[in-house]
Amino acid sequence: MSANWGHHIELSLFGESHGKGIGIVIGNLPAGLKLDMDMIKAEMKRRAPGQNKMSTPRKEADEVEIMSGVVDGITTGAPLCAMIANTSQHSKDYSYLKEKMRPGHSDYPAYVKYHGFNDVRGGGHFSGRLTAPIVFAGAIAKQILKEKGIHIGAHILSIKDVKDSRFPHDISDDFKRYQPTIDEEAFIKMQEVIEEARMHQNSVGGKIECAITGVKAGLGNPFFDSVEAHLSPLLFSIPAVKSVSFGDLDDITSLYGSEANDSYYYEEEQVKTRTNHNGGITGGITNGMPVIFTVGVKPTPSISLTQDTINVKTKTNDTVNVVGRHDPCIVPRVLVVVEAMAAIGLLDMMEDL
Ligand SMILES: Cc1cc2nc3c(=O)[nH]c(=O)nc-3n(C[C@H](O)[C@H](O)[C@H](O)COP(=O)(O)O)c2cc1C
Ligand SMILES: C=C(O[C@@H]1CC(C(=O)O)=C[C@@H](OP(=O)(O)O)[C@H]1O)C(=O)O
Repeated sequence: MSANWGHHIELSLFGESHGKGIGIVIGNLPAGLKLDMDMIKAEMKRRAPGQNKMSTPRKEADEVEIMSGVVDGITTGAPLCAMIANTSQHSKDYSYLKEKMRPGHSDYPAYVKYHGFNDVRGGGHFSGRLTAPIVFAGAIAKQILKEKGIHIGAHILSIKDVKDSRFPHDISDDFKRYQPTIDEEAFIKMQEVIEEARMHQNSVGGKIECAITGVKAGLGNPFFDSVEAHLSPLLFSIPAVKSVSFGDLDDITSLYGSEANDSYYYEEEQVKTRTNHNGGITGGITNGMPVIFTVGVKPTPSISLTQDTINVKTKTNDTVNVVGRHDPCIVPRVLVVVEAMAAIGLLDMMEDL
């Protein structure tokens, strides 16, 4: 199992949902950065489990303990290791999952690949819990980007069939008023849909729209290291993410060229486009408009409705009712994770860190 990533910024992710803790080692951070611990705490809280009915009831404080790389709150340039303790494991919920494979979760492929030795408790290293250290790393990346005038924000674009409006094509960085949705009414309906699924022992998924503002034209490369190519692997690394698309979701494919092309114009000295169907990236390189992309999150796999599955011990067909504490919808908690991945990916593309 490898959990390393990065070019200019290096990440190494470790831990399991029911082990002692989880964490991350971040390499190549600039020295001399004063960490904004209040901001980091606030970001961790946006993802932390157990805060409302839309979330898994598992409660974790998700307090970050910095083990290395920081002295007097300032980065030293050495690898920064951050740990988060697990304090609320209910491992017995997972005892039967050694044999019965949860549909939609990692259990079966992991069983095959790791010969049954993988930690199934809470999904082990596959758990969405591993996104907590990602949020920590993302908060630091966001802080560095903010100093460069770059801001990142996401909102819930849809939950099941309930839709929010899209970001304006030329969104500025006032993200607070767009969270968790642009239309307040949409969020009320979304919560009802999530609650109804929960009450029926079921789950729902949805889409997230994320924007990066303040990125100057000229970041990225053609072909293999385009901005899309660079951000996508990180976004797809988030458990339960099944799609990533830049600009107009899939709709650009149904437009005429005359509609899909974003016409340029000068606003005083600044080059802008009248629309942003291409999501601020053309030729793999940023064009100065906000980078806008959408991420699709599937419904949470662990549901307590009876489902068909297999028992790998008896090698028979079987059924499973997943017990334990699960998110009826992952989307609201994953907004900040999407932002974090975007921040890390973008920062990693900057050679002048
Ligand atoms: C923040 C977060 C919370 C999650 N919560 C749950 C959960 O409570 N129950 C569950 O079965 N899956 C949950 N997942 C999704 C699984 O971890 C994921 O579906 C699984 O690892 C399989 O990966 P895949 O869906 O990417 O194929 C969560 C994911 C994230 C990012
Ligand atoms: C703990 C978190 O989410 C967990 C993600 C998760 C999964 O399968 O991904 C399954 C559940 O784990 P457990 O059964 O151990 O409670 C969630 O609670 C978290 O996000 O911090």
